[in-house]
Amino acid sequence: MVAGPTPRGKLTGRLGPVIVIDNLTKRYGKRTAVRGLTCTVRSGRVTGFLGPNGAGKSTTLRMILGLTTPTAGSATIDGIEFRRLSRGLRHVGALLDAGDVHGGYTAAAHLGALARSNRIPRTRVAQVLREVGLADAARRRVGAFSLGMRQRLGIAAALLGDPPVLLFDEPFNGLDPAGVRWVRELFRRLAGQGRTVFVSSHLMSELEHTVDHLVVIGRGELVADESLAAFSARFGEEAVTVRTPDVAALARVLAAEDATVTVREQVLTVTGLAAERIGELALGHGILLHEVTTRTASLEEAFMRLTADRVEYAAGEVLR
Ligand SMILES: Nc1ncnc2c1ncn2[C@@H]1O[C@H](COP(=O)(O)OP(=O)(O)OP(=O)(O)O)[C@@H](O)[C@H]1O
Repeated sequence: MVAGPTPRGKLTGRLGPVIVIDNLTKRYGKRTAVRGLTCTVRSGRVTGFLGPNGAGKSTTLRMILGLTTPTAGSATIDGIEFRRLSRGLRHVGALLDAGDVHGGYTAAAHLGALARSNRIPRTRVAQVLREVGLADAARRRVGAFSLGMRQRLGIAAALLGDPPVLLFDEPFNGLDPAGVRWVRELFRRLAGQGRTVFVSSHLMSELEHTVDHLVVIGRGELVADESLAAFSARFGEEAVTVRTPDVAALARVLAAEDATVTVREQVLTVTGLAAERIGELALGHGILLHEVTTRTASLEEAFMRLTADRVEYAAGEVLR
């Protein structure tokens, strides 16, 4: 059965699998962008889709929307491939690339054209422009919009058909702190109305205050698929920040003890080893320490550790 959109804010109360990704794979020549990805994105909650740059998030979202053809596997929405869904934007709204709008159109004309081609009432245009805070910019050309305004316009387009399923690719890009807060609240509200909200980001910090559930990928493969609470319980362990003039030597010593050591801007973040033991080891090897501080590891650090060996381009270095 297909869950149909009902009047605004009143969706069918049905909960259950909505987007089902089954063994989804995409190869571009020798490069595998997405490899055997299997997960389910459920309704009534915000699901974060997290992965480093190049992990395959956009490719996956494009396959869900039928814009990219999978090499193998499938992605369905309520059991049906997107291209076979007849209601288009009225069933699934998506923000993929906020820059992908003709700069010569006004915001209202752009949304008006989308409304026409998807048989959405024209009255929705003014409503969504108000909802995203662009009412005053309705008659301005999109070419003159800031990145943040383009993101808002992209979100307006996703909301236009009042769809029960919403996909957002990196929606926080270019937004100022007030914009980020607004998007977070919007996502929570949409999920609270029973919609399925799937949001990609390469930064845990953007998602950790917004999502109920996390799907984490690295190099196209599933790394974690669990509630934010379960992820936090699993990874919110103690971490020790260490400053030393001899970063390389200490990192080697600690890694030999089976600690996980991340080196970033000459600061070591160590998990799996207590501060006392780090001090003893440093002393034993004649390594001077400038700072040893214990704190709870951030989820961002957990995400970085989890995907460290699956990052295409890394600035920091992780030793194990
Ligand atoms: N059309 C294409 N042709 C060839 N390779 C591609 C194509 N689209 C994506 N890729 C490659 O597939 C991999 C995954 O890219 P994708 O854009 O899906 O990642 P992403 O997680 O969305 O990254 P980002 O956060 O940087 O946007 C990358 O290595 C990318 O270079």
